[in-house]
Amino acid sequence: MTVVEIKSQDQFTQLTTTNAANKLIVLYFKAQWADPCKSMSQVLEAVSEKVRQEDVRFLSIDADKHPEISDLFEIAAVPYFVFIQNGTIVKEISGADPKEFVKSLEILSNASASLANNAKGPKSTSDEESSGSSDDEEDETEEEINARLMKLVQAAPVMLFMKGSPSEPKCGFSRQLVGILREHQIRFGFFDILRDENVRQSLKKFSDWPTFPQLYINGEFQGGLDIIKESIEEDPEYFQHALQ
Ligand SMILES: N[C@@H](CCC(=O)N[C@@H](CS)C(=O)NCC(=O)O)C(=O)O
Repeated sequence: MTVVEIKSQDQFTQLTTTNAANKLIVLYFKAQWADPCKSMSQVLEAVSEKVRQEDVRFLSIDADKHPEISDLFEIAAVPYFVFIQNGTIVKEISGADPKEFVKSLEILSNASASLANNAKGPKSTSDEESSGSSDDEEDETEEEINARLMKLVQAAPVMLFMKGSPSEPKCGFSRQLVGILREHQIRFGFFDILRDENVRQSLKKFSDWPTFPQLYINGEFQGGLDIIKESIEEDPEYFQHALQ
């Protein structure tokens, strides 16, 4: 069985965290009453046979049976696909679009395979107090971490580097910026810097900015919370303009 049918939130948490580093995780939200899900379920089964299981993990979620998971991803329609790489949402597809789905899967699963060969996964801890960096991270050269950061800041058009996750921010500043993005209905990918001490410290140099949250749009550093607030005050259409 290559597509795993999610039965509980615990199982979902386990499958999205355990051995997930450098794997592409594809979440497929569906509902029994939605006809387009029938064809997309078949597409998913077929393509899941063709990709290497060590590169991609497919999870199928009945949005009606698991509202707690659908709410986490703010699913308002089905079918809906969420692609996750190293704790970051890198792509979302709303609706039944097999072509778009297959294309995204090809691009992202290749990226996962090469990441698995080259890079290290994020640390599994999300504990704010944990400060030690692992041996693996110490091995990463400056060149390697910069290459990884370059990819990360471009992982989604809007990338938020924050403490914790949007559903569980671990700092008030990060929480506020998530609130602002949601208020402006901006879709964003995120990276929990508490899970990777090397990213946490190196991104400060990379962005030339000492704190988190940090927001990137189209690969360009925008600022922290105060800067984003000021930018919106100056230009209420700030996000639309920055995203152009
Ligand atoms: N005024 C700042 C607030 C952010 C801030 O002070 N963040 C601190 C505490 S959460 C931080 O990231 N410190 C560095 C670190 O924890 O590595 C902003 O506009 O973003």
